[in-house]
Amino acid sequence: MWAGGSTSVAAIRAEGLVKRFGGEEVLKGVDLSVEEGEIFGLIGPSGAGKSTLMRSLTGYLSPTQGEVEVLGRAPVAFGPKEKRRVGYMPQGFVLYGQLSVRQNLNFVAGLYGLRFGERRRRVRETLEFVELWEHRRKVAGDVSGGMQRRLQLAAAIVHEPELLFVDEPTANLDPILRRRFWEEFRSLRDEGRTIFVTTQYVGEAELCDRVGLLAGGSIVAAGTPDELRHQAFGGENIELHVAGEPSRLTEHLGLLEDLGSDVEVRGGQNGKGEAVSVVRLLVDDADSKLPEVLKAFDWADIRSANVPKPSFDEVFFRLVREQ
Ligand SMILES: Nc1ncnc2c1ncn2[C@@H]1O[C@H](COP(=O)(O)OP(=O)(O)OP(=O)(O)O)[C@@H](O)[C@H]1O
Repeated sequence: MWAGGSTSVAAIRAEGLVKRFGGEEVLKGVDLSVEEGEIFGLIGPSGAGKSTLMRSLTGYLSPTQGEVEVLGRAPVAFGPKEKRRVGYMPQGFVLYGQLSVRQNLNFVAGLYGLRFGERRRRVRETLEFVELWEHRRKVAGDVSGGMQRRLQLAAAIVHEPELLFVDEPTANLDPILRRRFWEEFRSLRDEGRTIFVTTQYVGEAELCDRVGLLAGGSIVAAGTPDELRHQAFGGENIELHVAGEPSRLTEHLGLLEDLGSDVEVRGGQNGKGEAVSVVRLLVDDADSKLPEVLKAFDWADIRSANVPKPSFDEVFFRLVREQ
């Protein structure tokens, strides 16, 4: 157990994880905790060391320094029993191109020690889950790139692991297929499984329960997507569209400044060409502050009030820039 750790169950913990390749220190002291039953997304600039971190967590690489615990044990010391509890989908296609889709999966299921009856059942269930059952007789090397990725996912989950590592599963896939992958991850998570996923599509961070940002060799921010957004912008925005020119608001600005920091008012027009003032203010918690803001404007003709969410691309950009 880890000194000072929380009482909730952690599927993954890393403390002070350092990984060096020759003279290059890629991971410079990663601290990380992933709880059971969550989708944890690891994002970071290209070359930040995401794959290196994932390989260290799956036991393919041993840490130069620091500690890693996966399902309560160091992954480099995993025996067959622990290996069966974990699934790993690497970046490239590492199956047998000359075997059929089903033969590949059957082979992998055998490696995990699934016996004949169970193997048959799981191969079918898994191919149905990733929607490849009707393509089961096709030669794996000949199917589309998207199908190969789904077969690779099938190979990582055929033995029903409780913890799944997936390295850039949606790289170079079309948006429809990317969405399907995320639906599959969520349905695996809803069954109680833990998923650790890296992605180059920063927007996909939104689909994770928690996100870690790896930059400069360590985790520089971790939390729910909303927590990271809050960290990047120092709060949340409320935006009001009020009828009339901004000059009409001047005498009320003091009141607004009491409600939130960073108040911005600009003029604009609505779709009918009428003058509107766009008021934007930064608050700590937009949902709880909105009623007060609306009350402060009860004299005005409010055309709309909303809580705009900046895209995760902006969040990512700001957090990385701060480093
Ligand atoms: N086995 C290795 N030997 C030497 N250097 C390595 C090895 N594996 C990774 N590196 C180096 O570690 C750094 C991080 O690579 P890594 O693949 O972990 O980054 P990444 O964040 O996954 O990048 P990308 O998003 O582009 O896939 C790179 O400079 C890479 O050259």
